[in-house]
Amino acid sequence: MQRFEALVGHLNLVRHENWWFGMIQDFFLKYFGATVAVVLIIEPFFSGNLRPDSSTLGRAEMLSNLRYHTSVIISLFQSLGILSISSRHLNILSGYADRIRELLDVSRELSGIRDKSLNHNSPSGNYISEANHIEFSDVKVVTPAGNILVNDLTLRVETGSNLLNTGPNGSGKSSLFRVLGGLWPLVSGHIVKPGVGSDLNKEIFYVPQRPYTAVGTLREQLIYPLTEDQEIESLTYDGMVDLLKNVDLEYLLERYPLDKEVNWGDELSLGEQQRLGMARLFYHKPKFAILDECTSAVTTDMEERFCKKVRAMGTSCITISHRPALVAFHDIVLSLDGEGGWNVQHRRLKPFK
Ligand SMILES: Nc1ncnc2c1ncn2[C@@H]1O[C@H](COP(=O)(O)OP(=O)(O)OP(=O)(O)O)[C@@H](O)[C@H]1O
Repeated sequence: MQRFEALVGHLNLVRHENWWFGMIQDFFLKYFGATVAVVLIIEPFFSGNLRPDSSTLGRAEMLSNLRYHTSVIISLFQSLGILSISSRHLNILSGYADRIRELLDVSRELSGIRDKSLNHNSPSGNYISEANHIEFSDVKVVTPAGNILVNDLTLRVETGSNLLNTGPNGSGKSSLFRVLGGLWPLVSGHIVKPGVGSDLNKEIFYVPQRPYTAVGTLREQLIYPLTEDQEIESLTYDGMVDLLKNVDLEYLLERYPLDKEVNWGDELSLGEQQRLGMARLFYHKPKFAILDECTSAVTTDMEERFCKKVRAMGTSCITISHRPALVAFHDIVLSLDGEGGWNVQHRRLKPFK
């Protein structure tokens, strides 16, 4: 409370100082130059000390000189005013630079934690190793604040299997895959997954509820997170049409010229952004796809078509969802209770018509 009061006091002081500084500055910038110009030049002219002399300067020329000198004096004062506030701009810039330095420090720290969690021979015996399937053995999911979300989870997902992860809000459904992706450290147990040490999207592709949409061309959106120079096989125009047809977005090709840079996050609805995220999945064709409520804003018909297509592509889905209709597409159902408990059910999948 004492600190809060000190903060409020400090903010009031800053506001008070800013107000005075702003007043003086505005006066200096806007009025002082003009006033000085009037006093120095116009006043002698009107008081009769400056008379146009037909032998030297004509009346018109004298008035034009007067205007010129007045504007020079006003500009001079404006420039002095700008110089006086440059220290404020430098302070703002140094604040931004400080924040960026902090961000870099934190990301360096986080990558240190990540490297530790990827250490295969960690002394605590927790490690992540390479395989063709995903397996959690006695894995604890713990938040950075130290709360245990899932206790000693043991679960295996073979390639070709599909896992549905359900549970109440905040039960740790997404957090389990933060640990799998190395965003959160593995504090206990053992994880087996494909693509250890490589980028997550190569073998395990994550599709969030709101896909990241950078400003760029439609093609760049489809190949994200790869960039054009990282592509193994260049995505052709026909390839783009096929990908977009899968998710009923082919009209985007007519709406936006191929080389047009668009802020997709502003121009597309959430449902369209989610369908763009699905199209990306069809481009990358990963072994496993983590679908984190990525169909929440599309129609159930589109959702069903999407699940069938992903299965036909040979990608195993790990779906985080509350929709009961999705159970039909998954042969393993993991239910989290939000108190650390979990339950796994194996089901027989019906072949699709
Ligand atoms: N960076 C963080 N630091 C501390 N706690 C966090 C952090 N991220 C998430 N949590 C907490 O972890 C818990 C689980 O979050 P998570 O996102 O896994 O839930 P979820 O089951 O996916 O929920 P929802 O159904 O709402 O998407 C939540 O209580 C959340 O507040």
